[in-house]
Amino acid sequence: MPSNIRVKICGLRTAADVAAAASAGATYVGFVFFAKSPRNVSIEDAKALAIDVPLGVAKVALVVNADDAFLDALTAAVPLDMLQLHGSETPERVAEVKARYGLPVMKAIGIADASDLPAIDTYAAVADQLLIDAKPPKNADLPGGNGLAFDWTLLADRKYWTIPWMLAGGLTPDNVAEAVKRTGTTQVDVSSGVEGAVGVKDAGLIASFVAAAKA
Ligand SMILES: O=C(O)c1ccccc1N[C@@H]1O[C@H](COP(=O)(O)O)[C@@H](O)[C@H]1O
Repeated sequence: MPSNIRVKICGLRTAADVAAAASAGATYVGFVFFAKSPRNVSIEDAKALAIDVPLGVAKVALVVNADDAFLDALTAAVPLDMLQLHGSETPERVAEVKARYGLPVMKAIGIADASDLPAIDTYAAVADQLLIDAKPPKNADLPGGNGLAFDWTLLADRKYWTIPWMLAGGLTPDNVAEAVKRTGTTQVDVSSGVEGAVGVKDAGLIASFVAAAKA
């Protein structure tokens, strides 16, 4: 019997991507607003894509250190269910974004080793959800979406924070079941692991990922 694991498919760029994620059983779909990303979409693109997202599937906008001008334009144009802050936003900025836009905020936290773990508690005090991702390599162009996993055993004793969280970073159809088992997470997020080429989603990999996560 399928489990209640919730899956977010991030970096969707086409109507076919949205259809693939929704029909596979994703709970969240993510749109990336970051110019350096191969998954970047414009506000106009996202507005059109959002229309295709079925009711019950949450639309998440991923932004990186976005200013109010950009977020004002984004939230005015696109019907969103959540904002994902994937840059170096401070806890104060997370609280400010939450208050200004009235949307749930998910803060991404990069983990490389145990010294990164205290940030989880810090942001748990202000965000609605956390995205626990691999820390990007120094000088990486992207703060996420690099297909890198971190040492999941770092989370082994820390399964329960006060707010919901998702596991991300280098997840694929082949390793997601093991990641769920090792970390105890109930939510997973993937981008490059369901692509046939960089920035190009593969409907078969999306279906396999969701099935494996829920198996
Ligand atoms: O996907 C991107 O291009 C991206 C750009 C900037 C910040 C975050 C990004 N992606 C997020 O990172 C996680 C992990 O990605 P991956 O599965 O390791 O490729 C992804 O789920 C997005 O939330």
